[in-house]
Amino acid sequence: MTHNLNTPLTTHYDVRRDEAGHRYLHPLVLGFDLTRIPLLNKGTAFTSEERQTLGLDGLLAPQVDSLDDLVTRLYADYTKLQDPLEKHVFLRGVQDRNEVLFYALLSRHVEEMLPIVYTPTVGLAVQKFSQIYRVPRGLTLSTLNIERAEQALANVPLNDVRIIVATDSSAILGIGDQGFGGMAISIGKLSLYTVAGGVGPDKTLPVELDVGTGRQDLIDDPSYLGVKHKRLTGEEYLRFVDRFVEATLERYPKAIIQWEDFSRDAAFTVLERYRKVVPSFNDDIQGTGAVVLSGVLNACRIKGERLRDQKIVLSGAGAGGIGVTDALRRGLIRDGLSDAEARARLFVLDSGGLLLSDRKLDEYKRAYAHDPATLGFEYEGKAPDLLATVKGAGATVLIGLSGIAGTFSEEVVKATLANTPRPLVFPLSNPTANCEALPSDVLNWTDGAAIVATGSPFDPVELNGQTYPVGQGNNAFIFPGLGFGCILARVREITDEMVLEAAYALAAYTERHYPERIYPPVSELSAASIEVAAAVIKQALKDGVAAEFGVRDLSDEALLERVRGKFWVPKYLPFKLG
Ligand SMILES: NC(=O)c1ccc[n+]([C@@H]2O[C@H](COP(=O)([O-])OP(=O)(O)OC[C@H]3O[C@@H](n4cnc5c(N)ncnc54)[C@H](O)[C@@H]3O)[C@@H](O)[C@H]2O)c1
Ligand SMILES: O=C(O)C[C@H](O)C(=O)O
Ligand SMILES: [Mn+2]
Repeated sequence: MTHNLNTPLTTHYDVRRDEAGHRYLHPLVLGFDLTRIPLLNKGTAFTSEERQTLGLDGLLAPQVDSLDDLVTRLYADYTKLQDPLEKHVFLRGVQDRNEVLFYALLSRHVEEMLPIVYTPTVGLAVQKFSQIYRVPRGLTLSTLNIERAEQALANVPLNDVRIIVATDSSAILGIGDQGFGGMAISIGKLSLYTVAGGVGPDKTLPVELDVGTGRQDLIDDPSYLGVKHKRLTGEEYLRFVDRFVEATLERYPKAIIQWEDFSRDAAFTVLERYRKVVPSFNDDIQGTGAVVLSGVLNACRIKGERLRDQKIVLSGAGAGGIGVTDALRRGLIRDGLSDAEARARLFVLDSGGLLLSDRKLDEYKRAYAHDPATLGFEYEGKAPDLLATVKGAGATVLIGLSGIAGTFSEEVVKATLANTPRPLVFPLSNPTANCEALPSDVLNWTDGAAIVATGSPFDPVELNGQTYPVGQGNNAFIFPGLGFGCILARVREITDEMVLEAAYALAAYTERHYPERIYPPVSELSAASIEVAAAVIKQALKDGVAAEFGVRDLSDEALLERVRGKFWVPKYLPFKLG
């Protein structure tokens, strides 16, 4: 038996449900209180019968609406707003009042609203989180309550959480340490799990691990809502995260953890420390790795070349940069190269220039450092910079994960164009202001020859009478499907091979449905995620880590059908009193 996620919501307030799909509520959850529980509230869509049996008579406007009516009404209000942060606050307000309605609205307008609930506007929401904070959502563990982690988890009114997004806010997008504000990222990522990854909102839990902040301006800000002291480090930090993991395993033994926006060293340490303890993955390392591999594969297909013939330069050697390098290395090996041959095609730079074995480097960077003696080109100073590396290595692919705007200058992009008729240029840093280059500039500098993808959404570029859509190379194309597949298969562990299969599944989906593109349009997020989930389940079965979904002999189509059947869709279910 598999767990059907396409069921009524499971909360503290449910007693049981019957075959006809009625939800029976706890008799104490009645009347006014019911309208204050976002997972249960239906607003004016409570039926006349429900109003009478649930103690709501006289409390609501006389008109009985359908979910559709409510979506139409709210959308009309939404379109009157101009400012992206205002729109974000508006949608978060809907989410905090009425979650089914929020997801109905979001799924009807995914392409328009994704940039508001997610990147790039979520970056602003993170920065302003203390100011826009209204009501509680998710779980916040801080240095004030970590010793009571079990009790804190017991207070969460959800009985069956399957996916947690947890951040310590140390490296949010490209905007750095954000203290308590990082909670907005956990919330935003989980909205995608529901709208794109089919996981019911009652199965999701955003978590903020508030271990303090390195930002004195936040500590000094009277309106800042996080704990006001320096970040925990070393053993104290790990002990904090240990407490979170232990308490989570006890309360939600079926949950998967997605680590999000941990700064570089913590990202690798935390991933390795827990990946065999609890099924977990790091989105910035692994999700980004998979999404970039997928886009590069499709760009090579469009160019009529092979991955193994590319020379790849990556600017940024943090969680994203090293994660992507690792995924590309695996892709190059799958395309027939040895490990050494694959490494010889990958050139990674941090703020000090190209990673070289004679430089003093953090451990996680060492694996991709080149020996200056075998590098094959000359350079000045301690290490070549980006331009020298692009020229010296003969780069055909340029990937930006540095968080530093403008690093892909005209000179750098033109130097890449000198190596290949169609360079791949992926300025992937978020949010928009941190992007390494504007797609319109890259296309102008290369006269339309570059194949471009960005991390944040950009409008299509018009050039010489042609329209170039800009692919969104964002891990949003991977994590919802990866997590959904892991949940359905009840995996014990998330293997690197499962993540790799997610990349190939996204590439295959794109090739099949959008052969001229490197990523599908964002409107296809859920369709793409279903294929990613199916591929992940298949690989989990092969790797022997799937506790459920034990049917091995399903055809690919039957597997997809099964995954589709588990996809949670927003609708109001009839309530009865338990
Ligand atoms: N598109 C996506 O899906 C996606 C996914 C993950 C991260 N990102 C983006 O990538 C950026 C980095 O994120 P991260 O989590 O890896 O951060 P991180 O802090 O772990 O790493 C940043 C890296 O950039 C390097 N760097 C700094 N200045 C540089 C410069 N001038 N030239 C070259 N390298 C430089 C640093 O040395 C570090 O290695 C962020 O803007 C983030 O939004 C995008
Ligand atoms: O959050 C995103 O949009 C992608 C990625 O996880 C990032 O940190 O930039
Ligand atoms: Mn991230």
